[in-house]
Amino acid sequence: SSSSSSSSSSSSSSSAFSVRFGNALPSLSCPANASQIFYSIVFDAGSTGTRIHVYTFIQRGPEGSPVLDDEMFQAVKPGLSAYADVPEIAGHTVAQLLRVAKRTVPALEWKRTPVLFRATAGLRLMPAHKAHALLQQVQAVLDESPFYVPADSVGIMNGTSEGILAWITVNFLTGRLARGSQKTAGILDLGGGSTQITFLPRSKKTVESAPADYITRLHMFNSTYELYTHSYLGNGIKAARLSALGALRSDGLEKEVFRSSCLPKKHTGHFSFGGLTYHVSGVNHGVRGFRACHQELLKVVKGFIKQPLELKDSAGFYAFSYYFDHAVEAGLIDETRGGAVKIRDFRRRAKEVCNRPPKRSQRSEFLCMDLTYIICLLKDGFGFRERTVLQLTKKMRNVETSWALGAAINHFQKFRIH
Ligand SMILES: Nc1ccn([C@@H]2O[C@H](COP(=O)(O)OP(=O)(O)O)[C@@H](O)[C@H]2O)c(=O)n1
Repeated sequence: SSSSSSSSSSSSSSSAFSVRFGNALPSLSCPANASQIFYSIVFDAGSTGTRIHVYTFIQRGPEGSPVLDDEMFQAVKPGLSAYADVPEIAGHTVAQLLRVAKRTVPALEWKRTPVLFRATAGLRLMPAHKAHALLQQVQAVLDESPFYVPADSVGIMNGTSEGILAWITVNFLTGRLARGSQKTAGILDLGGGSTQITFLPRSKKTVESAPADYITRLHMFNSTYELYTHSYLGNGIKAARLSALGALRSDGLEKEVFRSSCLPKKHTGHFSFGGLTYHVSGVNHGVRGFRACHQELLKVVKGFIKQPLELKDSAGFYAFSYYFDHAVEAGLIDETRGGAVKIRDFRRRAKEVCNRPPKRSQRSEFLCMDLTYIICLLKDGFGFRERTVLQLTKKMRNVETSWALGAAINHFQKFRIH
């Protein structure tokens, strides 16, 4: 069977992907040796924001791989789930972002430039009928647009696709895929609602001991990769905050105050996620600080996150999204350059932030909680070591590290699931 890999809104299952570069692009009449430029539009509707990516690819000759030439990117906050009760605004959000596409893609190309809209954890976590109403508004706006919107262009992406597509992005941008190299990089993605881990296991035992639906075969550039991938819904960093606060199943009650030993003692404030707002505060009596906070966050991870066999001595993972943002916030890396960070660096900073009174320069009252969650997830969850080095990146070769580029490649090359 063949269908678009990322169009399914069902939960993940063991699957195989294949991508064929070269003889694709049926709409291109490309004379030999001539370069063709083509475009691809991808919407990433995350739990904390909606983003548009407009990619420009160059196809040199009818054979061979297209080369990514440029990316235009724009993001708006909050995510669409904030408009659960006013779905028209979801349509406006998309219409507003589409202007970027109209500015970037020459009008003559609009008709054959595909648009792909995929929602992630924010919509997965919503009641299905509300998510559907939002997607209908989006579909209507895209249908009216001058771009190419085939069936299945709008939907909720499953977690398996999200992890695989981000893995493709990183390994495509570092040139590893074109070489068919089996020396690839793993990826760690931490969103608001969900978190993904994807890597190519070196040992057969890792594959054999993993749950069947954590292993996916990917065929690409004449190579086959047997990837370990899983998306944990509810383990994104904002969902983890709610879980630590004990607010997960509440619907943003007016009066109730949710407390955590991870928040500064005298702090009272608000926290909004998924369209709901919660009252939060530090603990009145009792301990605050790293140890108490760590105990709270362990509960969010233990029994939920599975440890793949071989991560203990693994190197070569790229981490992005909220891993990156919080490393910047903690002063561990430079925002423009990114960089290598050990798990023990996260721990050292978490202890400082949690055990000392908050500095006035500190932007978020949640920094102690967020850093501590990252440590719990990486160490107690996935099983990385203190000395494990992660490459933290926001952009590679000036392109956003996210699943969106992988999805663009997937979409125009008609990835297939067998
Ligand atoms: N193109 C993108 C997309 C998301 N992100 C980051 O990803 C995080 C949020 O992920 P998200 O809202 O998509 O979360 P989920 O949908 O996985 O819950 C934030 O740290 C964003 O800044 C990014 O850096 N670049």
